[in-house]
Amino acid sequence: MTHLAVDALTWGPPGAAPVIQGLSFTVPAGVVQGIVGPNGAGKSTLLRCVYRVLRPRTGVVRLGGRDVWTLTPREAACRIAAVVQDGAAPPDLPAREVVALGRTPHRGRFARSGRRDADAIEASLAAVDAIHLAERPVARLSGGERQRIAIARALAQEPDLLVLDEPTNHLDIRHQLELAALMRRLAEGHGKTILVTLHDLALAAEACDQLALMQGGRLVAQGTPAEVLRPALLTAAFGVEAVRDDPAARPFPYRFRLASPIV
Ligand SMILES: Nc1ncnc2c1ncn2[C@@H]1O[C@H](COP(=O)(O)OP(=O)(O)OP(=O)(O)O)[C@@H](O)[C@H]1O
Repeated sequence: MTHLAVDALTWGPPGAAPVIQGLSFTVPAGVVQGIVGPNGAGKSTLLRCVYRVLRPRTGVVRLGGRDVWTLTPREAACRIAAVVQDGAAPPDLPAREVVALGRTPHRGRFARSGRRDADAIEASLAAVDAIHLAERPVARLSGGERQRIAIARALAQEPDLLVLDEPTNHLDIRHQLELAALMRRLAEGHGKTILVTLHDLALAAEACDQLALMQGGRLVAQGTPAEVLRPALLTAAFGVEAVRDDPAARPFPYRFRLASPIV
């Protein structure tokens, strides 16, 4: 069981002010940790530090007690998988081959793929409802289909820690809900640690065990969804007013309007 610990993490570009500052939180194995906050709060930057694209200026990110920067690239690739918004051109490969790339760190340099790899690839495609897309070139899939293949590739890595940056972008409502259920299954059923940024607060409330609210590069609240998604905190962070709607009908009983109307 592998927990994630972010300890006094600060990062900024060389010679400039920090983009994220003094972040500390822990995520036990088997927990879905959501990160919410307004645009520019530093959520993706935090994730980049966790999946080792950005080296912290100060502070440390530990996985299972070990500083992630002490892992070899192959160890890191076996233990951490990330689905990010990189905007890169999609590979001109069939979806199954893209998902198979997730197995690379588990194989020896010249080893051929075996039964275990094939099973992991099929299970990953099935988990995102993409078996029927397996033979199609990824470059010709829709945005949401491509996103599901990217998630399947990360699942095929069989990581301890799954990092997802806005994974519901492009997904229709059914696939959003399925992704929420998948995150739960991975956490509860398989003891994975999941770190996910979400803009949809209602989905965050349903999908996550713990939430951290970021604003201006700092953590301004952390706890259960009920503790973090409080109207006063949301007004301070997002500049919106949370209005109680129909408590009987809604698990997250708010709708939003701008606190200061745009003139
Ligand atoms: N490499 C960098 N150099 C300089 N500034 C950066 C760099 N990366 C991010 N920033 C700045 O840090 C701030 C936080 O960016 P980040 O992408 O982490 O925000 P975010 O919370 O993920 O936002 P969004 O919700 O819009 O995706 C932004 O103002 C961004 O311009």
